[in-house]
Amino acid sequence: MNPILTQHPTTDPAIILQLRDRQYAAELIATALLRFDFFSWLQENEGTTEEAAAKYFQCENRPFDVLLTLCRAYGFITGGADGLSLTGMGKEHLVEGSPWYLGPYYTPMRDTPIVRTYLHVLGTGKPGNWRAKDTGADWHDSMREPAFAKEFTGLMNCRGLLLGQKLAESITPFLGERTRLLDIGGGSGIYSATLCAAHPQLSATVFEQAPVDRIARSEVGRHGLEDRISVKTGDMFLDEWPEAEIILLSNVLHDWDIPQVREIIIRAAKSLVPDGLLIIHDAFIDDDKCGPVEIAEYSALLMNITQGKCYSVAEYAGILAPLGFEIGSFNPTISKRGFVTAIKK
Ligand SMILES: C[S@@+](CC[C@H](N)C(=O)[O-])C[C@H]1O[C@@H](n2cnc3c(N)ncnc32)[C@H](O)[C@@H]1O
Repeated sequence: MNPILTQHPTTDPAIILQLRDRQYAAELIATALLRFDFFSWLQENEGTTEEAAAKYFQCENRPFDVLLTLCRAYGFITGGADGLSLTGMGKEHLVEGSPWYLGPYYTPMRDTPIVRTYLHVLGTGKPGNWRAKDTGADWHDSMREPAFAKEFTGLMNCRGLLLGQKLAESITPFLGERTRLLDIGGGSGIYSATLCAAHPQLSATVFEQAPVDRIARSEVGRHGLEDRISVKTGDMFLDEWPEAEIILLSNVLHDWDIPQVREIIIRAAKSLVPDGLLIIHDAFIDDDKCGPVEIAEYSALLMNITQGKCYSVAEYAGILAPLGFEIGSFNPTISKRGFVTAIKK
């Protein structure tokens, strides 16, 4: 077995991950500031509901929720479903007409390809094209093209080695006697690999669509884990999931809107044995949707390129509890990420 799977780095790479995660956040603020003049409007409409604001700007709920979460995390606005307000900073610096208005400082960002994509995503709820190129498919379709799938799976794989090792360590008290892991949308299989490397009792099935399935098989072979990790090719929305004692949803739910998130969790409930363990490993927004700022920024990136966003534990609990899951609390790993466990009763 590849020894790197259990060798932890000696330094913390959080800032390196965060720099990439926050790549689009400034342009989401520029969109609100310069294309919607959102903050001046909020000054005039103090106490407006989120729903009324989304309606006024003709925005879909999911991307607008990401925008509001980012504005709260940066301290520009306060309040939730009951009514939104500007903070002192928002009033002084983001409202046109204020002597300290900083809108002109953002003018160079007014018409970037990312800002144009944000206008599209906010208005339609559909992801933009990858890297905001005029031509080309969105992220979901691109993941079915071999060259793109290889590049993006490589991106997730290098992050997965770090996060996967930490997950493997932190999940120990939750595993119990369970041995059979199903890793849905497992990418290169790096999380199955780090989990199996750290826990000799585990065997895993990585469930992936083509062509990522082929990358997963090759990576599992490279790690020398073919005898403990198999790769099943399938569409997680259409094909049957194998029975499992543990299901891992690592960075999968954040790619989808609520109806698909619900569908994936319903399928997890069906394929887990009684007392089965569901692990949602992801980047979580706080339940009050005021932070953490790093995750609000990452959510802005995800909202631009996928059909999803970062969800809160409360949002997941709203789906898990009616399905009979007993939900645990948030467990941090590294770089503000972490996992939540849920036991099928
Ligand atoms: C954001 S990646 C997460 C990969 C890995 N679990 C991780 O944490 O790095 C989402 C994965 O879901 C897979 N996926 C997307 N739609 C799928 C589908 N309908 N059926 C199976 N896998 C799918 C993608 O190919 C991709 O590898």
